[in-house]
Amino acid sequence: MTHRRGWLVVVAAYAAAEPEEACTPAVLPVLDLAPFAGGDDDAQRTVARALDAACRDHGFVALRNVGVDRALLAAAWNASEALFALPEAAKARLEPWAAATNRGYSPPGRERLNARRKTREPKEAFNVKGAGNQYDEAPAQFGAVADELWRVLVVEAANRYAVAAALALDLPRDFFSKTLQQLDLCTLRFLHYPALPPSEEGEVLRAGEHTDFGFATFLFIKGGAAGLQMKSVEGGEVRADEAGGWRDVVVPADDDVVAVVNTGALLARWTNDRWRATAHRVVAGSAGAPERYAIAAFIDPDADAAVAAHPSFGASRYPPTTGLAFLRMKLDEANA
Ligand SMILES: O=C(O)CCC(=O)C(=O)O
Ligand SMILES: [Fe+2]
Repeated sequence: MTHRRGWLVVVAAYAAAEPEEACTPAVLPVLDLAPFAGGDDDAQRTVARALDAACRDHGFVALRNVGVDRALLAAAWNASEALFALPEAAKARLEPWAAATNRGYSPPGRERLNARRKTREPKEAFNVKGAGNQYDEAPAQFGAVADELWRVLVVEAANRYAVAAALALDLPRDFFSKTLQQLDLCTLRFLHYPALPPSEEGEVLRAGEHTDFGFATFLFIKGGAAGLQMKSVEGGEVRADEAGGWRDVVVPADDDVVAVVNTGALLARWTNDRWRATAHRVVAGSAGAPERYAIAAFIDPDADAAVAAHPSFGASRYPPTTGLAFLRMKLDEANA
């Protein structure tokens, strides 16, 4: 909490979102992934039915028992704080983020998740992949914690969720998990949103309006910090309607190992929009905001995985694509 040097300088350059509006909070349905780590068929079917309802109604769920325990999550927040507290000169020695790898450090002011916004976002991030991570310049414990989170979330939880989703959608059990074998496009992302002072121009966008790109995202928010907002699921992918209809996402406060899981755009394509990718963003109110940490595991289908609507969902609304073609297009938009 001592790293607020320079925040006045930072905020002046970033966009005001729309004027503040009263919003009804979105309380996420809470589901339990435990039956997919060895439960019986009935328990799995019960969760799958609830998952289908939640994904059709919201596109966001709160998920218990994804495999991250309190000790691992605490270690992850410590590692993340230590990384983002490095002096700028040390951050400059981290592997720089590059589109070709989607790995490494991305400094404040580089991204805009909504390509139609003129201004960029004050967040910084460090992306980890399944191989090739360069931890030499990161704090001592960072690499071990990041690799363990990768194993738990990307290797294990994602595959369990893939089976739950297939069951929920009446698809063959391995329909999604067979596209999560290489895990070459998945990304574990440590996010830091620097503190913001009061703003005379209203709300400040900390992460622009977007839908996630891939299969699904597992998100942890340190201390359940405010800021994440979502639209209604009917909106689908963000088009020209950034204003209006935003709701604060409420994560159950009693249990900070709950993951927020949301549907990505490729899963929407596979299901021909039975499940949609819900637009979301991160904002800070005009009164300013403390710094905020989050960790996102973006679960993306393998580079060579073909993505086309399953025939059981009717005539496809989308042209077929592949994991790689779609992710490249989305990353190019966010970094252009
Ligand atoms: O920090 C958050 O709460 C959400 C971040 C997010 O939506 C993203 O990085 O895709
Ligand atoms: Fe997102």
